Amino acid sequence: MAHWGYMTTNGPSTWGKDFPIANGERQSPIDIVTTAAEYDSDVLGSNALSTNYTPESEVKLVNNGHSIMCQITKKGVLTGGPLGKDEYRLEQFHLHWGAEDNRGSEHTVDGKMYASELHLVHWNASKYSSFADAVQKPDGLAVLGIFITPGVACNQFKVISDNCGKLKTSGAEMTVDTTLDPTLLLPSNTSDYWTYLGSLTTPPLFESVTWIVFKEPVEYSKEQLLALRNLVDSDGNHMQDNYRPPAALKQRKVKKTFT
Ligand SMILES: NS(=O)(=O)c1c(F)c(F)c(-n2cc(CC3CCCCC3)nn2)c(F)c1F
Ligand SMILES: [Zn+2]
Repeated sequence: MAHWGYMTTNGPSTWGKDFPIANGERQSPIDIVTTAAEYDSDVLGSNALSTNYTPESEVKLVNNGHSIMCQITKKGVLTGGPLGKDEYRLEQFHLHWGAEDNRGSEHTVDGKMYASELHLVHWNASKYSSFADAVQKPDGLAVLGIFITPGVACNQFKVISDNCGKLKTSGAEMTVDTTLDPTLLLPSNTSDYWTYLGSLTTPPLFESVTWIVFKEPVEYSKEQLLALRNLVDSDGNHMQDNYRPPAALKQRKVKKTFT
């Protein structure tokens, strides 16, 4: 089996061969049609989304061949909003981006694509014993999606963008002796978001993700975006355009917490 990727020969349009769930009922990403999203006050009212992350004392970075990932070792928690009382533990974060600023995000907003999208992946620690146990359960994962747009540099992201050069090849790993507070990777407004039931956006495409996509984008500098584009994937090509295009919404509703 040719390893999946984002090239013509192994990209998203071919994933259905090895991962039939690619054409499933709750696939991600999706195009968020803002006028069709339903305002849901009880998602907002009852208990607001809340994050309680512990800063990482060192930063473990991995080039896993299709993204750059930061493995989390501290016990950060996400709860509230569509997650109710369940506590979801932060496992890792990673990104998707384009070869140019006009593309790169996975979710789109009324067809608009952002330059990149940051994903903070959490698993339901209230119900399951590990990420591997939760990853295939319908309420197993929660991912925060943050749109990235070119602008001023994001200081908290510097530890990643400054080290991409040392993570060039697939499989490369490194530990940076510096702290990182995942809270500082979030937009300032974390009250306004869209939420819907979806999936992993890469194989194995498990339909186990409650998606929470923030309305407010975060700015990264041109240099920070360029650092991502200089990474090398498992085929030795520049890691660029590592995003899955939107999948069909099918029988789903997108909820929003703002009017
Ligand atoms: N874009 S996304 O939807 O936020 C997203 C995620 F949420 C993920 F959890 C993963 N993921 C994939 C594995 C390998 C496991 C290998 C063993 C089987 C389960 C998956 N670990 N984490 C992932 F790659 C990804 F892209
Ligand atoms: Zn992702």
